[in-house]
Amino acid sequence: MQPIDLARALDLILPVDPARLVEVQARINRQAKPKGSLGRMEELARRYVAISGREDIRKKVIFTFAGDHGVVAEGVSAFPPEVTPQMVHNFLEGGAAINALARHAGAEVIVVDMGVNADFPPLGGLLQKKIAKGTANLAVGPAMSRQQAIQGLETGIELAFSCVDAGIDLVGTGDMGIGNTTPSSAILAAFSGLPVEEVTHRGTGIDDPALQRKIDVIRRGLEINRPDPSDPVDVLAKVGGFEIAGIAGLVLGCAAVGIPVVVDGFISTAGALIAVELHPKVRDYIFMAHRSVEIGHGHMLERIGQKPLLDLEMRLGEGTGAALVMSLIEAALRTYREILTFDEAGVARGNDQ
Ligand SMILES: O=C(O)c1ccc[n+]([C@@H]2O[C@H](COP(=O)([O-])O)[C@@H](O)[C@H]2O)c1
Ligand SMILES: Cc1cc2nc[nH]c2cc1C
Repeated sequence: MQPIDLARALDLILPVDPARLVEVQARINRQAKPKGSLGRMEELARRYVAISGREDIRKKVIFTFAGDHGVVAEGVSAFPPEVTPQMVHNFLEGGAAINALARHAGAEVIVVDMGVNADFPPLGGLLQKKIAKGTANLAVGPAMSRQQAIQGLETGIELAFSCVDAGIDLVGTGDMGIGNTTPSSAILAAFSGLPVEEVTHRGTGIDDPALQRKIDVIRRGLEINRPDPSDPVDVLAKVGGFEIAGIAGLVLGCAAVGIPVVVDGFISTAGALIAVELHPKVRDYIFMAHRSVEIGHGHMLERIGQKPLLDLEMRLGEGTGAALVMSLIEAALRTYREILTFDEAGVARGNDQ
């Protein structure tokens, strides 16, 4: 297949047909239950069916994008950077939280090396898409070049396009990268203009002095790099990360090919935010899995304009929230397919029907 570039993918994104959404909801309203009584489960079914044109899911895949971050030199994480490649091995061996939850959801996990600071031999379940062995330190200069940011976006776009022929009807995003809550907060601060201390939190569990350091580092990064909020590729390049670029591209690519995409926690949402800032209609294709503990997450969700489905006080990433919500979407589709109408079930209608 011809590689799809960013401009072409952006051109392909269409709004989800509002008439189709109304049609699907009308069928839900004929089902033998008080109108609206399945709450947001109805929204899941309505949006999934209208986006995909399907009433079931053949295959589900979670792409867990991994990358390292030069900014860890500033002491912004509770864990050492070696954990990134170690967790990649753990994912591939099936021993991480995402593997357990993906098995529960019946989803495949594909790990994408976007920029881990380690060499991997060819390994089953690992896609080698390394742009560089970690970003540069965003506190002293741009995290990556504009060219690298576009390469990362186009890698994610290509993955979304590859899902079409593979019969993948639902995609989930995930991330792994020690230090990556720092670029995620920086991206949000760049777009929103919010004070850095209002969008910066504890990531893997840093203490108060480290949190203060992290806030200072992000302030410095924004001051030195001056990312242009009207140019999302510039924001991604200057204060982003390679795995965030891959996630942004995947979300954008799913919108271009019409595959519903479940977006995980704080880092995945930073990627989704880049995609939505590149094209506002991307939001139509996004299911926001959950509300992360990270304090900036609510601001990101507001900018994207999609409400999270769950609040389980999670802050792990990897795609764990996405895996949980895949099961919910599947349950919603079962209700859509299987609940009889008032007429079929011989049940009397109420006043609102
Ligand atoms: O997804 C989230 O909401 C989330 C919130 C906090 C931390 N994480 C994970 O923790 C790592 C980043 O944390 P940190 O403290 O190293 O910036 C990275 O591997 C993320 O997947 C993930
Ligand atoms: C062990 C560990 C697992 C993770 N998974 C996602 N981020 C992570 C960070 C750490 C430290």
